[in-house]
Amino acid sequence: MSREPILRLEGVSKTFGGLKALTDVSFSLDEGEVVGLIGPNGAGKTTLVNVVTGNLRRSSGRVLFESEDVGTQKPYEAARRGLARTFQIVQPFPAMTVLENVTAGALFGGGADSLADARDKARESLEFVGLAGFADRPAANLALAARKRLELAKSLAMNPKVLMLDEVNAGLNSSEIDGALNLIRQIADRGVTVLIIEHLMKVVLSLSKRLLVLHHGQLIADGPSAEIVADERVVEAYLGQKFAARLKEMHHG
Ligand SMILES: Nc1ncnc2c1ncn2[C@@H]1O[C@H](COP(=O)(O)OP(=O)(O)OP(=O)(O)O)[C@@H](O)[C@H]1O
Repeated sequence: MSREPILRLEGVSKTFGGLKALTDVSFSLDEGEVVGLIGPNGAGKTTLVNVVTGNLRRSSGRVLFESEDVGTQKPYEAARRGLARTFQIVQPFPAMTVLENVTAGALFGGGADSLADARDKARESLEFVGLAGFADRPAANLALAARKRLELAKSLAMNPKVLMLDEVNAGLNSSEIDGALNLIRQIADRGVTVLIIEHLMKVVLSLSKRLLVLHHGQLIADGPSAEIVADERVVEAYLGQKFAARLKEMHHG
């Protein structure tokens, strides 16, 4: 029996004045999948996430979450449905503590019955991302890697069914990246569907068996990672010949 995809985009376009940020994008995600979304700077990746979470209104097309058309939802409605995302530029409420920031996320996501319940959920998320020891510190004092974890804790406190990660590894060193990879794997193991925007191919390939490629707002490829990285259009648009040559060496050597 085939199940309905958890998220489906049908012919989604988004224009900013004359600029076509997304053109006729269609794909779907099955529940529990971990899918990488790649493409050059300005390809429309963040715009796509913004359209799915209601931070931006699509110009045309349909966004279906659990078969329901959610194309006109507000961001808090997306969060309540279980569509959570992290932001590429992490902006915690600086004057609030780490715990308060995540509690705000839990309340935004609507899964908590009370403030105390939201705080419990927040503590649990902080524990999970390894920030429990920072709970009472002002968020403004966190270094980048910790701010990225805070961002992750905030979206996890929303109890997401689908989690969209927008460059959570950008700017991290390699041991911080290993830590983040571990966390993302654990989140996926819980059955959360993950869409991960990532420029580091090593990272994206170690997490996702399937890749989506955006180029100038168009989805130019969608399929198994191994096929996508060998696709001539993808190499040309994004990966570059050097990467393709290295990959060939890896396969043949
Ligand atoms: N609010 C906005 N108003 C006008 N143009 C926008 C807006 N948001 C994005 N754009 C434009 O839409 C295009 C797609 O941008 P987007 O940020 O989605 O790309 P991206 O693939 O996420 O890039 P990056 O990898 O650099 O984050 C770009 O040309 C960008 O300048």
